[in-house]
Amino acid sequence: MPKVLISDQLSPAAIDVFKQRGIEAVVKPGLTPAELRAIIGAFDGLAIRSATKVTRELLDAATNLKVIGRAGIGIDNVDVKSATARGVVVMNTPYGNAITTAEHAIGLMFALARQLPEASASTKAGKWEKNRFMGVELTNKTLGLIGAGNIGSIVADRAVGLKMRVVAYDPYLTEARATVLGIEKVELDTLLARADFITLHTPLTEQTRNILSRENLAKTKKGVRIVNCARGGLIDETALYDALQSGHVAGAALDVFEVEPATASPLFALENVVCTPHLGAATTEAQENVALQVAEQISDFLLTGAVTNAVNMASVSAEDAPRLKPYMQLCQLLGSFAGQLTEARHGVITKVGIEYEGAAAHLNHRPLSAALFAGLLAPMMEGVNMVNAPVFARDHGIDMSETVHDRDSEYQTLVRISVTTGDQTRTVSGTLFGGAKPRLVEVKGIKVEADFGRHMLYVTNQDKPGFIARCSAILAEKNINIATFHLGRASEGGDAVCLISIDETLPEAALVAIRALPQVMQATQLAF
Ligand SMILES: NC(=O)C1=CN([C@@H]2O[C@H](COP(=O)(O)OP(=O)(O)OC[C@H]3O[C@@H](n4cnc5c(N)ncnc54)[C@H](O)[C@@H]3O)[C@@H](O)[C@H]2O)C=CC1
Ligand SMILES: O=C(O)C(=O)COP(=O)(O)O
Repeated sequence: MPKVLISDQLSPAAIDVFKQRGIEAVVKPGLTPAELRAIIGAFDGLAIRSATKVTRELLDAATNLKVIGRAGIGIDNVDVKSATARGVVVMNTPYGNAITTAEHAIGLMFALARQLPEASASTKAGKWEKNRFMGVELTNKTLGLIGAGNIGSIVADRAVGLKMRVVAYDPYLTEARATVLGIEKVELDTLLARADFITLHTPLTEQTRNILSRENLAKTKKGVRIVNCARGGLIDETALYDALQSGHVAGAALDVFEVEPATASPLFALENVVCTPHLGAATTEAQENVALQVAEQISDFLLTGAVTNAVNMASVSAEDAPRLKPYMQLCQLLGSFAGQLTEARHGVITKVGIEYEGAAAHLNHRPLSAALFAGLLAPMMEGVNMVNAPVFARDHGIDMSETVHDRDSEYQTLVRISVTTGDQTRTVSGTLFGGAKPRLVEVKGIKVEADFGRHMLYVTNQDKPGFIARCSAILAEKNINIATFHLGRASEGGDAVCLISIDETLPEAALVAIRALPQVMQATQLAF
Protein backbone atom coordinates (compact mmCIF):
# COMPACT_ATOMS: atom_id res chain seq x y z
CA MET A 1 0.00 0.00 0.00
CA PRO A 2 1.53 3.37 -1.00
CA LYS A 3 2.21 5.78 1.87
CA VAL A 4 1.71 9.54 1.79
CA LEU A 5 2.92 12.02 4.38
CA ILE A 6 0.81 15.16 4.93
CA SER A 7 3.30 17.56 6.49
CA ASP A 8 1.19 20.76 6.56
CA GLN A 9 -2.34 21.67 7.74
CA LEU A 10 -4.58 20.18 5.07
CA SER A 11 -8.36 19.92 5.12
CA PRO A 12 -9.46 16.46 6.37
CA ALA A 13 -11.06 16.05 2.93
CA ALA A 14 -7.61 14.91 1.74
CA ILE A 15 -7.39 12.12 4.29
CA ASP A 16 -10.81 10.81 3.24
CA VAL A 17 -9.71 10.68 -0.39
CA PHE A 18 -6.50 8.81 0.46
CA LYS A 19 -8.47 6.35 2.60
CA GLN A 20 -11.02 5.71 -0.16
CA ARG A 21 -8.24 5.16 -2.69
CA GLY A 22 -6.44 2.63 -0.49
CA ILE A 23 -3.47 4.85 0.37
CA GLU A 24 -2.08 5.15 3.87
CA ALA A 25 -1.97 8.82 4.87
CA VAL A 26 0.12 9.93 7.84
CA VAL A 27 -0.62 13.44 9.10
CA LYS A 28 2.31 15.20 10.79
CA PRO A 29 2.19 18.98 10.42
CA GLY A 30 4.75 21.21 12.09
CA LEU A 31 7.77 18.88 12.06
CA THR A 32 11.22 20.43 12.16
CA PRO A 33 13.39 19.89 9.06
CA ALA A 34 15.41 17.28 10.97
CA GLU A 35 12.29 15.41 12.10
CA LEU A 36 10.96 15.45 8.56
CA ARG A 37 14.27 14.16 7.18
CA ALA A 38 14.21 11.34 9.70
CA ILE A 39 10.87 9.93 8.49
CA ILE A 40 10.55 10.95 4.83
CA GLY A 41 12.33 7.84 3.57
CA ALA A 42 9.26 5.72 4.31
CA PHE A 43 6.92 7.67 2.03
CA ASP A 44 5.94 7.44 -1.65
CA GLY A 45 4.12 10.76 -1.65
CA LEU A 46 4.32 14.08 0.19
CA ALA A 47 1.37 16.49 0.46
CA ILE A 48 2.28 20.04 1.48
CA ARG A 49 1.17 23.68 1.63
CA SER A 50 3.62 26.56 2.01
CA ALA A 51 5.09 25.76 5.42
CA THR A 52 7.07 22.65 4.48
CA LYS A 53 10.35 23.50 2.78
CA VAL A 54 11.27 20.76 0.36
CA THR A 55 15.00 21.26 0.16
CA ARG A 56 17.74 19.26 -1.52
CA GLU A 57 18.67 17.81 1.89
CA LEU A 58 15.11 16.60 2.45
CA LEU A 59 15.01 15.09 -1.04
CA ASP A 60 18.31 13.31 -0.39
CA ALA A 61 16.61 11.51 2.49
CA ALA A 62 13.42 10.86 0.48
CA THR A 63 14.64 7.62 -1.04
CA ASN A 64 11.15 6.28 -1.87
CA LEU A 65 9.50 9.53 -2.81
CA LYS A 66 7.76 9.60 -6.18
CA VAL A 67 5.48 12.59 -5.96
CA ILE A 68 5.12 15.91 -4.14
CA GLY A 69 1.66 17.46 -4.20
CA ARG A 70 1.32 21.14 -3.28
CA ALA A 71 -2.22 21.88 -2.06
CA GLY A 72 -2.11 25.38 -3.47
CA ILE A 73 -0.37 27.33 -6.20
CA GLY A 74 3.09 28.64 -5.30
CA ILE A 75 5.86 26.06 -5.39
CA ASP A 76 8.71 28.37 -4.41
CA ASN A 77 9.06 26.30 -1.19
CA VAL A 78 10.02 23.27 -3.30
CA ASP A 79 13.44 22.79 -4.87
CA VAL A 80 11.89 21.65 -8.14
CA LYS A 81 15.26 21.28 -9.87
CA SER A 82 16.50 18.83 -7.26
CA ALA A 83 13.17 16.98 -7.24
CA THR A 84 13.34 16.61 -11.02
CA ALA A 85 16.94 15.41 -10.90
CA ARG A 86 15.82 12.74 -8.42
CA GLY A 87 12.86 11.76 -10.60
CA VAL A 88 10.21 13.10 -8.24
CA VAL A 89 7.08 14.56 -9.84
CA VAL A 90 6.01 17.93 -8.43
CA MET A 91 2.34 18.87 -8.78
CA ASN A 92 0.28 21.83 -7.63
CA THR A 93 -3.42 22.69 -7.74
CA PRO A 94 -3.38 25.78 -9.94
CA TYR A 95 -7.01 26.93 -9.63
CA GLY A 96 -8.41 25.67 -6.31
CA ASN A 97 -7.62 28.77 -4.23
CA ALA A 98 -7.46 31.42 -6.96
CA ILE A 99 -10.89 33.00 -6.30
CA THR A 100 -10.30 33.06 -2.55
CA THR A 101 -6.91 34.71 -2.95
CA ALA A 102 -8.27 37.28 -5.39
CA GLU A 103 -11.05 38.08 -2.90
CA HIS A 104 -8.45 38.55 -0.17
CA ALA A 105 -6.57 41.04 -2.37
CA ILE A 106 -9.77 42.98 -3.00
CA GLY A 107 -10.56 42.81 0.71
CA LEU A 108 -7.13 44.20 1.58
CA MET A 109 -7.59 46.97 -0.95
CA PHE A 110 -10.79 48.03 0.84
CA ALA A 111 -9.06 47.67 4.20
CA LEU A 112 -6.36 50.10 3.02
CA ALA A 113 -8.75 52.54 1.39
CA ARG A 114 -10.85 52.88 4.53
CA GLN A 115 -8.29 51.94 7.25
CA LEU A 116 -10.69 49.27 8.42
CA PRO A 117 -8.42 47.39 10.85
CA GLU A 118 -7.36 50.57 12.69
CA ALA A 119 -10.92 51.91 12.70
CA SER A 120 -12.14 48.64 14.14
CA ALA A 121 -9.44 48.54 16.82
CA SER A 122 -10.11 52.18 17.75
CA THR A 123 -13.87 51.66 17.96
CA LYS A 124 -13.47 48.53 20.08
CA ALA A 125 -11.21 50.56 22.37
CA GLY A 126 -14.15 52.88 22.94
CA LYS A 127 -12.59 55.86 21.16
CA TRP A 128 -15.26 56.65 18.52
CA GLU A 129 -12.68 58.53 16.34
CA LYS A 130 -15.08 59.49 13.54
CA ASN A 131 -12.84 62.27 12.25
CA ARG A 132 -9.59 60.29 12.30
CA PHE A 133 -10.41 57.80 9.61
CA MET A 134 -10.87 59.61 6.33
CA GLY A 135 -10.76 57.16 3.46
CA VAL A 136 -10.55 57.23 -0.36
CA GLU A 137 -13.04 55.89 -2.91
CA LEU A 138 -12.09 53.07 -5.25
CA THR A 139 -14.42 54.16 -8.05
CA ASN A 140 -12.51 55.72 -10.96
CA LYS A 141 -9.15 54.96 -9.35
CA THR A 142 -6.47 53.16 -11.36
CA LEU A 143 -5.48 49.69 -10.21
CA GLY A 144 -2.07 48.48 -11.40
CA LEU A 145 -1.95 44.74 -11.69
CA ILE A 146 1.51 43.17 -11.70
CA GLY A 147 0.83 39.67 -13.02
CA ALA A 148 -2.44 38.95 -14.82
CA GLY A 149 -2.68 35.16 -14.61
CA ASN A 150 -5.40 33.21 -12.84
CA ILE A 151 -5.57 35.31 -9.68
CA GLY A 152 -4.72 38.60 -11.36
CA SER A 153 -7.51 38.08 -13.91
CA ILE A 154 -10.07 37.47 -11.16
CA VAL A 155 -8.86 40.57 -9.31
CA ALA A 156 -9.19 42.53 -12.57
CA ASP A 157 -12.73 41.26 -13.08
CA ARG A 158 -13.77 42.29 -9.55
CA ALA A 159 -11.99 45.66 -9.85
CA VAL A 160 -13.70 46.43 -13.17
CA GLY A 161 -16.97 45.64 -11.35
CA LEU A 162 -15.97 48.23 -8.75
CA LYS A 163 -15.61 50.77 -11.59
CA MET A 164 -11.83 50.94 -11.30
CA ARG A 165 -9.59 51.41 -14.33
CA VAL A 166 -7.22 48.46 -14.51
CA VAL A 167 -3.77 48.57 -16.09
CA ALA A 168 -1.67 45.42 -16.13
CA TYR A 169 2.00 44.62 -16.47
CA ASP A 170 2.55 41.01 -17.50
CA PRO A 171 4.96 40.15 -20.34
CA TYR A 172 2.90 37.05 -21.13
CA LEU A 173 -0.45 38.84 -21.31
CA THR A 174 -1.71 39.13 -24.89
CA GLU A 175 -3.54 42.23 -26.13
CA ALA A 176 -6.50 39.98 -27.01
CA ARG A 177 -6.73 38.65 -23.45
CA ALA A 178 -6.38 42.17 -22.04
CA THR A 179 -9.32 43.26 -24.22
CA VAL A 180 -11.43 40.33 -23.00
CA LEU A 181 -10.61 41.28 -19.40
CA GLY A 182 -11.44 44.93 -20.07
CA ILE A 183 -7.99 46.06 -18.94
CA GLU A 184 -5.05 47.90 -20.49
CA LYS A 185 -1.70 46.17 -20.99
CA VAL A 186 1.15 48.53 -20.10
CA GLU A 187 4.86 48.52 -19.36
CA LEU A 188 5.96 48.38 -15.74
CA ASP A 189 7.12 52.00 -15.63
CA THR A 190 3.76 53.19 -16.97
CA LEU A 191 1.95 51.15 -14.35
CA LEU A 192 4.14 52.53 -11.59
CA ALA A 193 3.50 56.08 -12.75
CA ARG A 194 -0.26 55.73 -13.19
CA ALA A 195 -1.54 53.40 -10.47
CA ASP A 196 -3.39 54.63 -7.38
CA PHE A 197 -3.37 51.06 -6.09
CA ILE A 198 -0.88 48.34 -7.01
CA THR A 199 -1.56 44.65 -6.45
CA LEU A 200 0.96 41.87 -7.06
CA HIS A 201 0.01 38.49 -8.56
CA THR A 202 3.15 36.90 -9.97
CA PRO A 203 5.01 33.83 -8.77
CA LEU A 204 8.30 34.46 -6.99
CA THR A 205 11.01 33.78 -9.59
CA GLU A 206 14.43 35.21 -10.34
CA GLN A 207 12.69 37.67 -12.71
CA THR A 208 10.05 38.82 -10.24
CA ARG A 209 12.13 38.91 -7.04
CA ASN A 210 12.19 42.51 -5.81
CA ILE A 211 10.00 43.69 -8.68
CA LEU A 212 8.98 46.51 -6.31
CA SER A 213 12.57 47.45 -5.56
CA ARG A 214 13.60 50.76 -3.96
CA GLU A 215 14.13 52.13 -7.46
CA ASN A 216 10.71 51.03 -8.69
CA LEU A 217 8.96 52.20 -5.52
CA ALA A 218 10.43 55.64 -6.21
CA LYS A 219 8.73 55.60 -9.62
CA THR A 220 5.27 55.12 -8.14
CA LYS A 221 2.69 57.90 -7.89
CA LYS A 222 2.81 59.75 -4.55
CA GLY A 223 0.06 58.39 -2.31
CA VAL A 224 -0.03 54.96 -3.95
CA ARG A 225 -1.40 52.04 -1.90
CA ILE A 226 0.15 48.61 -2.35
CA VAL A 227 -1.37 45.15 -1.83
CA ASN A 228 0.74 42.00 -1.80
CA CYS A 229 -1.06 38.70 -1.69
CA ALA A 230 1.50 36.86 -3.81
CA ARG A 231 4.96 36.37 -2.28
CA GLY A 232 7.08 38.28 0.20
CA GLY A 233 10.20 38.46 -1.93
CA LEU A 234 8.41 40.56 -4.57
CA ILE A 235 8.82 43.78 -2.54
CA ASP A 236 11.95 45.21 -0.93
CA GLU A 237 10.53 45.41 2.60
CA THR A 238 13.12 47.90 3.86
CA ALA A 239 12.50 50.24 0.92
CA LEU A 240 8.76 49.88 1.45
CA TYR A 241 9.17 50.80 5.12
CA ASP A 242 11.07 53.95 4.14
CA ALA A 243 8.47 54.89 1.49
CA LEU A 244 5.64 54.38 4.00
CA GLN A 245 7.47 56.45 6.61
CA SER A 246 8.06 59.30 4.17
CA GLY A 247 4.42 59.21 3.08
CA HIS A 248 5.31 58.54 -0.57
CA VAL A 249 3.42 55.28 -0.23
CA ALA A 250 0.13 55.97 1.58
CA GLY A 251 -0.45 52.41 2.70
CA ALA A 252 0.47 48.79 2.23
CA ALA A 253 -1.49 45.60 2.86
CA LEU A 254 0.70 42.56 3.17
CA ASP A 255 -0.42 38.96 3.36
CA VAL A 256 3.02 37.58 2.61
CA PHE A 257 6.52 38.33 3.88
CA GLU A 258 10.10 37.77 2.89
CA VAL A 259 10.57 35.53 5.93
CA GLU A 260 7.63 33.48 7.15
CA PRO A 261 6.28 33.00 9.72
CA ALA A 262 6.71 36.77 10.09
CA THR A 263 6.52 37.31 13.82
CA ALA A 264 8.49 40.55 13.98
CA SER A 265 8.95 43.32 11.43
CA PRO A 266 9.49 47.08 11.55
CA LEU A 267 6.47 47.28 9.23
CA PHE A 268 4.20 46.08 12.05
CA ALA A 269 4.78 49.35 13.89
CA LEU A 270 3.37 51.48 11.06
CA GLU A 271 -0.24 52.64 11.20
CA ASN A 272 -0.66 52.67 7.44
CA VAL A 273 0.21 48.98 7.15
CA VAL A 274 -2.37 46.18 7.23
CA CYS A 275 -1.07 42.65 7.76
CA THR A 276 -2.50 39.16 7.57
CA PRO A 277 -0.57 35.94 8.24
CA HIS A 278 -0.52 34.44 4.70
CA LEU A 279 -4.31 34.05 4.69
CA GLY A 280 -4.79 34.48 0.94
CA ALA A 281 -5.95 30.90 0.48
CA ALA A 282 -7.58 30.51 3.87
CA THR A 283 -11.25 29.88 3.23
CA THR A 284 -13.17 26.67 3.86
CA GLU A 285 -14.03 26.44 0.18
CA ALA A 286 -10.49 26.93 -1.12
CA GLN A 287 -8.93 24.59 1.43
CA GLU A 288 -11.42 21.88 0.60
CA ASN A 289 -10.81 22.40 -3.12
CA VAL A 290 -7.03 22.17 -2.91
CA ALA A 291 -7.01 19.29 -0.41
CA LEU A 292 -9.38 17.20 -2.53
CA GLN A 293 -7.48 18.01 -5.71
CA VAL A 294 -4.06 17.27 -4.32
CA ALA A 295 -5.19 14.00 -2.77
CA GLU A 296 -6.83 12.90 -6.02
CA GLN A 297 -3.76 13.89 -8.05
CA ILE A 298 -1.30 12.13 -5.74
CA SER A 299 -3.52 9.02 -5.59
CA ASP A 300 -4.00 8.93 -9.36
CA PHE A 301 -0.27 9.17 -9.89
CA LEU A 302 0.69 6.52 -7.34
CA LEU A 303 -2.06 4.11 -8.35
CA THR A 304 -2.47 4.61 -12.11
CA GLY A 305 0.39 6.74 -13.36
CA ALA A 306 -1.95 9.60 -14.33
CA VAL A 307 -0.15 12.93 -14.13
CA THR A 308 -2.16 16.11 -13.53
CA ASN A 309 -0.82 19.64 -13.00
CA ALA A 310 2.79 18.53 -12.76
CA VAL A 311 5.28 21.37 -13.09
CA ASN A 312 8.13 19.06 -14.10
CA MET A 313 6.49 16.41 -16.24
CA ALA A 314 4.05 16.08 -19.14
CA SER A 315 0.44 15.53 -18.13
CA VAL A 316 -1.22 12.15 -18.52
CA SER A 317 -4.98 12.32 -18.01
CA ALA A 318 -6.79 9.69 -15.94
CA GLU A 319 -8.55 8.68 -19.15
CA ASP A 320 -5.26 8.40 -21.08
CA ALA A 321 -3.30 6.63 -18.33
CA PRO A 322 -4.64 3.09 -18.95
CA ARG A 323 -4.38 3.59 -22.73
CA LEU A 324 -0.81 4.84 -22.49
CA LYS A 325 0.33 2.19 -20.01
CA PRO A 326 1.24 -0.56 -22.53
CA TYR A 327 2.83 2.07 -24.79
CA MET A 328 4.91 3.39 -21.91
CA GLN A 329 6.12 -0.15 -21.34
CA LEU A 330 6.86 -0.59 -25.05
CA CYS A 331 8.72 2.72 -25.24
CA GLN A 332 10.67 2.02 -22.07
CA LEU A 333 11.66 -1.42 -23.42
CA LEU A 334 12.61 -0.08 -26.86
CA GLY A 335 14.68 2.64 -25.20
CA SER A 336 16.29 0.11 -22.91
CA PHE A 337 17.05 -2.20 -25.87
CA ALA A 338 18.70 0.65 -27.78
CA GLY A 339 20.49 1.87 -24.66
CA GLN A 340 21.96 -1.54 -23.90
CA LEU A 341 23.20 -1.87 -27.48
CA THR A 342 24.88 1.52 -27.30
CA GLU A 343 28.31 0.54 -26.16
CA ALA A 344 30.62 3.16 -24.74
CA ARG A 345 33.16 2.46 -27.49
CA HIS A 346 30.67 3.86 -30.03
CA GLY A 347 30.85 7.26 -28.32
CA VAL A 348 28.15 9.30 -26.65
CA ILE A 349 24.60 9.53 -27.94
CA THR A 350 24.20 12.72 -29.94
CA LYS A 351 20.79 12.28 -31.50
CA VAL A 352 17.59 10.37 -30.82
CA GLY A 353 14.73 10.24 -33.30
CA ILE A 354 11.38 8.83 -32.25
CA GLU A 355 8.70 7.98 -34.80
CA TYR A 356 5.09 7.17 -34.04
CA GLU A 357 3.02 5.39 -36.66
CA GLY A 358 -0.45 3.85 -36.92
CA ALA A 359 -2.47 3.99 -33.67
CA ALA A 360 0.61 5.33 -31.84
CA ALA A 361 0.44 8.47 -33.98
CA HIS A 362 -2.74 9.54 -32.21
CA LEU A 363 -1.46 9.41 -28.65
CA ASN A 364 -0.05 11.94 -26.19
CA HIS A 365 3.64 11.60 -27.10
CA ARG A 366 5.44 13.57 -24.41
CA PRO A 367 5.07 10.92 -21.68
CA LEU A 368 5.89 8.16 -24.19
CA SER A 369 9.07 9.87 -25.30
CA ALA A 370 9.94 10.47 -21.63
CA ALA A 371 9.51 6.72 -20.94
CA LEU A 372 11.67 5.93 -23.95
CA PHE A 373 14.45 8.23 -22.73
CA ALA A 374 14.20 6.69 -19.26
CA GLY A 375 14.83 3.25 -20.79
CA LEU A 376 17.55 4.52 -23.11
CA LEU A 377 19.55 6.34 -20.44
CA ALA A 378 19.07 3.81 -17.62
CA PRO A 379 22.09 1.69 -18.63
CA MET A 380 24.27 4.82 -18.58
CA MET A 381 22.89 6.82 -15.64
CA GLU A 382 21.77 5.96 -12.17
CA GLY A 383 18.35 6.92 -10.84
CA VAL A 384 16.94 7.91 -14.21
CA ASN A 385 13.17 7.83 -14.71
CA MET A 386 10.45 9.47 -16.77
CA VAL A 387 10.64 12.70 -14.80
CA ASN A 388 14.34 13.39 -15.07
CA ALA A 389 15.25 11.54 -18.30
CA PRO A 390 14.23 14.33 -20.72
CA VAL A 391 16.17 16.84 -18.56
CA PHE A 392 19.25 14.57 -18.46
CA ALA A 393 19.02 14.14 -22.24
CA ARG A 394 18.84 17.89 -22.77
CA ASP A 395 21.66 18.53 -20.28
CA HIS A 396 23.82 16.01 -22.16
CA GLY A 397 23.19 17.77 -25.46
CA ILE A 398 21.17 14.93 -27.02
CA ASP A 399 19.22 16.29 -29.96
CA MET A 400 15.72 14.79 -29.80
CA SER A 401 13.14 14.77 -32.58
CA GLU A 402 9.65 13.29 -32.69
CA THR A 403 7.92 12.43 -35.95
CA VAL A 404 4.30 11.45 -36.25
CA HIS A 405 3.49 9.56 -39.44
CA ASP A 406 -0.06 10.02 -40.57
CA ARG A 407 0.08 7.13 -43.01
CA ASP A 408 -1.00 3.51 -43.16
CA SER A 409 1.46 1.37 -41.29
CA GLU A 410 2.34 -2.25 -41.92
CA TYR A 411 1.63 -2.64 -38.21
CA GLN A 412 -1.53 -1.53 -36.49
CA THR A 413 0.71 0.52 -34.23
CA LEU A 414 4.45 1.18 -34.33
CA VAL A 415 7.13 3.08 -32.42
CA ARG A 416 10.56 3.42 -33.99
CA ILE A 417 13.65 4.78 -32.27
CA SER A 418 16.87 5.86 -34.04
CA VAL A 419 19.91 6.42 -31.87
CA THR A 420 22.97 8.16 -33.26
CA THR A 421 26.40 7.77 -31.66
CA GLY A 422 29.34 9.19 -33.57
CA ASP A 423 28.62 8.50 -37.22
CA GLN A 424 26.48 5.42 -36.56
CA THR A 425 22.69 5.36 -36.33
CA ARG A 426 20.81 2.27 -35.11
CA THR A 427 17.07 1.80 -35.36
CA VAL A 428 14.80 -0.40 -33.29
CA SER A 429 11.04 -0.69 -33.80
CA GLY A 430 8.31 -2.23 -31.74
CA THR A 431 4.61 -2.77 -31.73
CA LEU A 432 1.94 -3.87 -29.28
CA PHE A 433 0.79 -7.37 -30.03
CA GLY A 434 -2.93 -7.71 -29.32
CA GLY A 435 -2.91 -4.05 -28.32
CA ALA A 436 -1.09 -4.76 -25.08
CA LYS A 437 2.04 -6.90 -25.37
CA PRO A 438 5.28 -5.13 -26.37
CA ARG A 439 7.05 -6.83 -29.24
CA LEU A 440 10.21 -6.01 -31.17
CA VAL A 441 9.66 -6.02 -34.93
CA GLU A 442 12.80 -4.51 -36.41
CA VAL A 443 16.43 -4.03 -35.44
CA LYS A 444 18.88 -2.06 -37.63
CA GLY A 445 16.48 -2.25 -40.56
CA ILE A 446 16.17 -6.06 -40.28
CA LYS A 447 12.76 -7.52 -39.56
CA VAL A 448 12.69 -9.80 -36.56
CA GLU A 449 9.68 -10.54 -34.40
CA ALA A 450 10.48 -11.16 -30.75
CA ASP A 451 8.91 -10.60 -27.35
CA PHE A 452 11.06 -8.93 -24.70
CA GLY A 453 12.36 -11.58 -22.29
CA ARG A 454 13.90 -10.90 -18.89
CA HIS A 455 17.28 -12.20 -20.09
CA MET A 456 18.12 -11.93 -23.76
CA LEU A 457 21.01 -12.47 -26.04
CA TYR A 458 21.35 -10.19 -29.05
CA VAL A 459 23.63 -11.43 -31.79
CA THR A 460 24.46 -9.93 -35.17
CA ASN A 461 25.95 -12.43 -37.55
CA GLN A 462 26.50 -13.40 -41.14
CA ASP A 463 23.60 -15.44 -42.50
CA LYS A 464 25.70 -18.60 -42.99
CA PRO A 465 24.94 -22.25 -42.08
CA GLY A 466 26.15 -23.57 -38.74
CA PHE A 467 25.57 -20.56 -36.52
CA ILE A 468 22.30 -21.70 -34.92
CA ALA A 469 23.62 -25.16 -34.08
CA ARG A 470 26.87 -23.88 -32.60
CA CYS A 471 25.23 -21.10 -30.62
CA SER A 472 22.61 -23.51 -29.20
CA ALA A 473 25.37 -25.96 -28.32
CA ILE A 474 27.23 -23.34 -26.29
CA LEU A 475 24.07 -22.51 -24.36
CA ALA A 476 23.28 -26.20 -23.81
CA GLU A 477 26.80 -26.82 -22.59
CA LYS A 478 26.24 -24.19 -19.86
CA ASN A 479 22.84 -25.71 -19.13
CA ILE A 480 21.09 -22.48 -20.19
CA ASN A 481 17.51 -23.05 -21.25
CA ILE A 482 16.32 -21.25 -24.39
CA ALA A 483 12.82 -19.78 -24.07
CA THR A 484 12.49 -18.32 -27.58
CA PHE A 485 14.81 -18.04 -30.59
CA HIS A 486 14.11 -15.46 -33.29
CA LEU A 487 16.00 -14.79 -36.48
CA GLY A 488 15.93 -12.10 -39.12
CA ARG A 489 18.16 -11.23 -42.05
CA ALA A 490 18.64 -8.35 -44.43
CA SER A 491 19.14 -10.68 -47.41
CA GLU A 492 20.06 -14.28 -48.12
CA GLY A 493 23.62 -14.77 -46.89
CA GLY A 494 23.77 -11.13 -45.71
CA ASP A 495 23.61 -9.43 -42.31
CA ALA A 496 21.39 -11.21 -39.81
CA VAL A 497 20.17 -10.63 -36.28
CA CYS A 498 19.32 -13.25 -33.71
CA LEU A 499 17.37 -12.64 -30.51
CA ILE A 500 17.44 -15.42 -27.97
CA SER A 501 15.39 -15.30 -24.82
CA ILE A 502 17.04 -17.34 -22.08
CA ASP A 503 15.90 -18.33 -18.60
CA GLU A 504 18.88 -16.95 -16.71
CA THR A 505 21.97 -14.78 -17.03
CA LEU A 506 24.58 -16.11 -19.43
CA PRO A 507 28.03 -16.68 -17.90
CA GLU A 508 30.69 -14.40 -19.42
CA ALA A 509 32.62 -17.43 -20.76
CA ALA A 510 29.64 -18.51 -22.86
CA LEU A 511 29.27 -15.00 -24.25
CA VAL A 512 32.96 -14.99 -25.17
CA ALA A 513 32.50 -18.38 -26.88
CA ILE A 514 29.55 -17.09 -28.91
CA ARG A 515 31.49 -13.97 -29.91
CA ALA A 516 34.26 -16.28 -31.15
CA LEU A 517 31.99 -18.12 -33.60
CA PRO A 518 33.07 -17.40 -37.19
CA GLN A 519 29.66 -16.03 -38.28
CA VAL A 520 29.25 -13.71 -35.29
CA MET A 521 29.93 -9.97 -35.49
CA GLN A 522 28.48 -8.86 -32.17
CA ALA A 523 26.92 -10.63 -29.17
CA THR A 524 25.45 -8.65 -26.30
CA GLN A 525 23.57 -9.82 -23.25
CA LEU A 526 20.47 -7.78 -22.46
CA ALA A 527 18.32 -7.62 -19.33
CA PHE A 528 14.82 -6.16 -19.03
N1 LIG B 1 -1.29 34.60 -0.46
C1 LIG B 1 -1.67 33.39 -0.76
O1 LIG B 1 -2.13 32.64 0.09
C2 LIG B 1 -1.56 32.90 -2.15
C3 LIG B 1 -0.57 33.36 -2.97
N2 LIG B 1 -0.46 32.91 -4.25
C4 LIG B 1 0.62 33.44 -5.09
O2 LIG B 1 0.04 34.05 -6.22
C5 LIG B 1 0.86 33.76 -7.33
C6 LIG B 1 0.07 33.91 -8.62
O3 LIG B 1 -0.89 32.89 -8.73
P1 LIG B 1 -1.69 32.63 -10.10
O4 LIG B 1 -2.31 33.88 -10.58
O5 LIG B 1 -2.58 31.49 -9.86
O6 LIG B 1 -0.50 32.22 -11.05
P2 LIG B 1 -0.50 32.26 -12.64
O7 LIG B 1 0.65 31.47 -13.06
O8 LIG B 1 -1.85 31.96 -13.17
O9 LIG B 1 -0.21 33.80 -12.94
C7 LIG B 1 1.02 34.41 -12.73
C8 LIG B 1 1.17 35.49 -13.76
O10 LIG B 1 2.39 36.16 -13.53
C9 LIG B 1 2.91 36.51 -14.78
N3 LIG B 1 4.35 36.78 -14.69
C10 LIG B 1 5.37 35.89 -14.67
N4 LIG B 1 6.53 36.54 -14.64
C11 LIG B 1 6.23 37.86 -14.62
C12 LIG B 1 7.03 39.02 -14.57
N5 LIG B 1 8.36 38.96 -14.54
N6 LIG B 1 6.40 40.22 -14.56
C13 LIG B 1 5.06 40.29 -14.58
N7 LIG B 1 4.25 39.22 -14.64
C14 LIG B 1 4.84 38.02 -14.65
C15 LIG B 1 2.63 35.32 -15.64
O11 LIG B 1 2.66 35.64 -17.00
C16 LIG B 1 1.24 34.95 -15.19
O12 LIG B 1 0.25 35.52 -16.00
C17 LIG B 1 1.35 32.34 -7.05
O13 LIG B 1 2.53 32.06 -7.73
C18 LIG B 1 1.54 32.36 -5.56
O14 LIG B 1 2.87 32.70 -5.27
C19 LIG B 1 -1.33 31.99 -4.74
C20 LIG B 1 -2.34 31.49 -3.97
C21 LIG B 1 -2.52 31.90 -2.59
O1 LIG C 1 -1.28 28.57 -2.94
C1 LIG C 1 -0.41 29.37 -2.64
O2 LIG C 1 0.49 29.73 -3.42
C2 LIG C 1 -0.37 29.94 -1.31
O3 LIG C 1 0.44 30.81 -1.06
C3 LIG C 1 -1.26 29.43 -0.26
O4 LIG C 1 -0.42 29.07 0.79
P1 LIG C 1 -0.93 28.15 1.97
O5 LIG C 1 -1.37 26.87 1.35
O6 LIG C 1 -2.09 28.86 2.60
O7 LIG C 1 0.21 27.98 2.88
